Amino acid sequence: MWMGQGPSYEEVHEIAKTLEGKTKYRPTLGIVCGSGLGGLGDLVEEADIIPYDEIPHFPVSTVPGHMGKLVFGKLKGQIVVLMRGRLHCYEGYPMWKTTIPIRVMKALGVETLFLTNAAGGINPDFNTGDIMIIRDHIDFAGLSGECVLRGANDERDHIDFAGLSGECVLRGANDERFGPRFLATVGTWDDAMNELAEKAAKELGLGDILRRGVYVMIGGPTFETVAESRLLKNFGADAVGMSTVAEALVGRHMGMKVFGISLITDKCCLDYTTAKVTTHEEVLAIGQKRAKDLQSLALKI
Ligand SMILES: O=P(O)(O)O[C@H]1O[C@H](CO)[C@@H](O)[C@H]1O
Ligand SMILES: Nc1nc2[nH]cnc2c(=O)[nH]1
Repeated sequence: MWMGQGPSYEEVHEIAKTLEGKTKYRPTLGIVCGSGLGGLGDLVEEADIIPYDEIPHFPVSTVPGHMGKLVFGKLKGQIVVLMRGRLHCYEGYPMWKTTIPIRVMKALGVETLFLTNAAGGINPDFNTGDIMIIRDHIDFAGLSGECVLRGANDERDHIDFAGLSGECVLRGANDERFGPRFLATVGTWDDAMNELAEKAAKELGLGDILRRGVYVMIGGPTFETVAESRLLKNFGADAVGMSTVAEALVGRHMGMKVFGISLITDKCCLDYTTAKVTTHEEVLAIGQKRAKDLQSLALKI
């Protein structure tokens, strides 16, 4: 009997089988749309659209800017499956549940995973509207233990370590049919795909807003305090969000090629004198503003 967290290998394949009964497409590329970036779904031609709530055992999206639909179809002739709406731990799902769709993608035949997200800029050189190729990540959730940073506090503020962390998505019993117990994560983000993305962005004239950097995943749903942003900067993060890393790890666990981009939708505050409040509405608005550029980039890649 399966004693792990999350869907068993058999359940994942059962979901995939259901989907294969609803679409003729057999995708090899999987795309996950970040907050406000669902417009990528409009590029998919001759689409079969399947709402998450019509898929057995599938979690539903609850966040504005995430429609909760799987889109199967063609992108420049390539057969893709696109998640128009992702799932986040802060919605109340255990981490493993947020990545059921990634496991299902693999069962459908997907070999390459393209992850997109909206993120806060931690690197002071980053501007709102910049596009960051994800060179590496920090799995804050997976790294965390008990009060390892006790004392790293700023007296004017707090560090909500529990809120920042969560749990590693691969925690629990391991089924070797999915992947190995101990996953090496060096090289999670595919160099060749990153090169390709960079080349594509430059050819599109997006070179000036192109960055490369480290994405850190926190649990959310709180945006960072000033103290937390400083902490993340000291950790070596360039951008912060509440998604993506768990999906990348699950993708790698199953041997997928993974690459991704972050749209910097706001600048995280590192200084109390200039601190301003971030809102999800603002995040979505920047997504809208950059929608065309991101669509062109995705197509070119
Ligand atoms: O990571 P995506 O889904 O792009 O969304 C980002 O935007 C939301 C906050 O506005 C958070 O969910 C954060 O993770
Ligand atoms: N944690 C976090 N997630 C985001 N998603 C978009 N912007 C942000 C941000 O500033 N912080």
